[in-house]
Amino acid sequence: MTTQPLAKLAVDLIAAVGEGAQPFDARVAAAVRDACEASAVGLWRPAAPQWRNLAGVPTTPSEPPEAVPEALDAERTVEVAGWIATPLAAPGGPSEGYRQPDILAIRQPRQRLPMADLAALVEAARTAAWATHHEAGRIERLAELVSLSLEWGESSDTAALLERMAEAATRLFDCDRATVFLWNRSAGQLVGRPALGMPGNQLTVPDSAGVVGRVVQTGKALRTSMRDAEMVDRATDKSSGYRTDSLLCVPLDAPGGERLGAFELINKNRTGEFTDDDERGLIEFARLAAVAVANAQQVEDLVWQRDSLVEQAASDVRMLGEAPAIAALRKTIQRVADADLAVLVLGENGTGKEVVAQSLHFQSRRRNAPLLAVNCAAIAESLLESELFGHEKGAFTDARESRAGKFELADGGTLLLDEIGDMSPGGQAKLLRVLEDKTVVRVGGAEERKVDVRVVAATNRDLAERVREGKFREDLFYRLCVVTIELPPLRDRGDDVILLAEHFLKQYSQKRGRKTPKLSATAKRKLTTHNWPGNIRELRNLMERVAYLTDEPMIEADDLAIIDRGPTRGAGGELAIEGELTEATGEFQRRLINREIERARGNVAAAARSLGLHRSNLYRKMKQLGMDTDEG
Ligand SMILES: Nc1ncnc2c1ncn2[C@@H]1O[C@H](COP(=O)(O)OP(=O)(O)OP(=O)(O)O)[C@@H](O)[C@H]1O
Repeated sequence: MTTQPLAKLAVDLIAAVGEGAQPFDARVAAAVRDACEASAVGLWRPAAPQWRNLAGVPTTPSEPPEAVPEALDAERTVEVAGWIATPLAAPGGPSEGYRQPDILAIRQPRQRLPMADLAALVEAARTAAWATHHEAGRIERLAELVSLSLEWGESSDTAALLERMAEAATRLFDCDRATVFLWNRSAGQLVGRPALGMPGNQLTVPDSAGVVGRVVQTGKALRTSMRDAEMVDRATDKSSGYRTDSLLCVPLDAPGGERLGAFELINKNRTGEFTDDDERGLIEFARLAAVAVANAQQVEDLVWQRDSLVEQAASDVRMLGEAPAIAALRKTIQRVADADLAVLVLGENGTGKEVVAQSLHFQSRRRNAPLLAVNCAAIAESLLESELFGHEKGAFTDARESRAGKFELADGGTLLLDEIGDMSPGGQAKLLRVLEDKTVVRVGGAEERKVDVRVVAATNRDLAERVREGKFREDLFYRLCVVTIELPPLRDRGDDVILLAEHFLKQYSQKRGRKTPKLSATAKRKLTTHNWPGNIRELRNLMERVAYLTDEPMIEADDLAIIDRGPTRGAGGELAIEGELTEATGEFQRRLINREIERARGNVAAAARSLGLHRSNLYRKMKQLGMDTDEG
């Protein structure tokens, strides 16, 4: 009589097993109700001090009928007030540890089935469902681990990485909390993150005590449950207001063997105990986690080093000066630094055009990327294109290797194109294309490479005039001068001369290890009345000499006599050239040519350009003036 409903129950339960474990208990309850033709079936778990209703058809309350606690106490089937309740052995086998039985209760069954057989069927089905779920969970865990480790590989923020790992571990191992401890050996401490309920989400414990301390010292995994809870350091629970019932902790070892710390899981959900399987799984998990942590720490170290270098470089860049023009300029720089607009910096030699480019770079989001500079006048015309855009192997006779140009090297950063007014028409055309398309093609190559570079162009020439003369492309000019910053010459900066002089004097005195001397009133007067053809660079060089060549605590006007000997220019400047007009003109030309060659760092072609001469004309002129030329 009863075989048929039992067989049907078995079939129903097997069908439910294949459908996954989550709604499984609900399927069990429904199958039992059908088999017994009962008015209700419920499944309860003793979760002292209360009960938890695992499933019920129709819905049953969390507070069970009286038969349920009685069945638990009696450890057998009982019948009370229309309910038949029976304890069910826990699925999962011995490694899951001890747990009180769940109780199955049936109300008013019209079909009376032998409860022992019915319970055995339900237990078998629940164990099968648990095993299926468990195996699927293991596979899912491995698959997720692989994808997680790929994601972790890209992380450079250790704290965020640890939090993501902990979040993944609580999910994969079905527990309440996870913490990754990093070992600070020199401090004898383990620093755990995340640590819910702790200030800063961080927990510091000594490396000599507690479960985690033992794990890092021995390198062995540790597992505790409610039964051996004395191993748990209760001080931590006390400060976090959280109770640790079960705990699994494994070492975090880098691939090279270095122990980075430990990985800890707290309070296993559902069963309340971590298993052998959890332990094996967490060891696998920690192996991948350790690789990611070691990488992130290395990247973090490098980022820290880079940031402090950038910080250092940025703090060295200071646009000093209180002249209104300089104060306004500092504001403009601040305003446009992050706007990524092309900036054209105009000013005589040595007025600080490079300082402007540096200030723009370090105040922009590009500050961690490179800042490169190319002096377009100092590089022979034939090489400038390769310098800026790179070249492919064999592009020209000397191109033995492929090389990236400055645009590629400055990707993400800033490129200062100094002396832009001296760029050849071919270079100008190519530069315009790069600025418009944001791609470079290396000389002799075909591949277009995307570049993200902010260009700051600088020149000491009147670029608008060069455009009018047809020597500079108008379209390029407008591309470059979205923002124009004009640097006043030093002679127009009033008392800034003194401010800058004192700054340089201090800088070089410190370098030399001497006390910074003071400038006498006459020395100051001499500085403010000098014409400064070489601008701030000239002033800086003078202060360098003074710091090294004098030992006096006070700098007098006589100590600055050297500035009288340099070439002068402009109205009001003292003429340092003596003699008759022809001879003086010759001397002036010789000095001017020498200065331009020096500025172009020996590049005669560039010097010729800045003097407005063709290279061969310059050579002719130099010979005429009795100057040395390398040309035969
Ligand atoms: N306002 C300033 N405050 C402090 N130092 C400055 C200032 N302006 C320029 N300098 C210093 O003066 C020197 C010359 O400046 P910089 O090289 O920027 O001039 P430049 O206009 O680019 O020269 P060039 O036209 O020859 O390339 C550098 O040592 C720079 O640090």
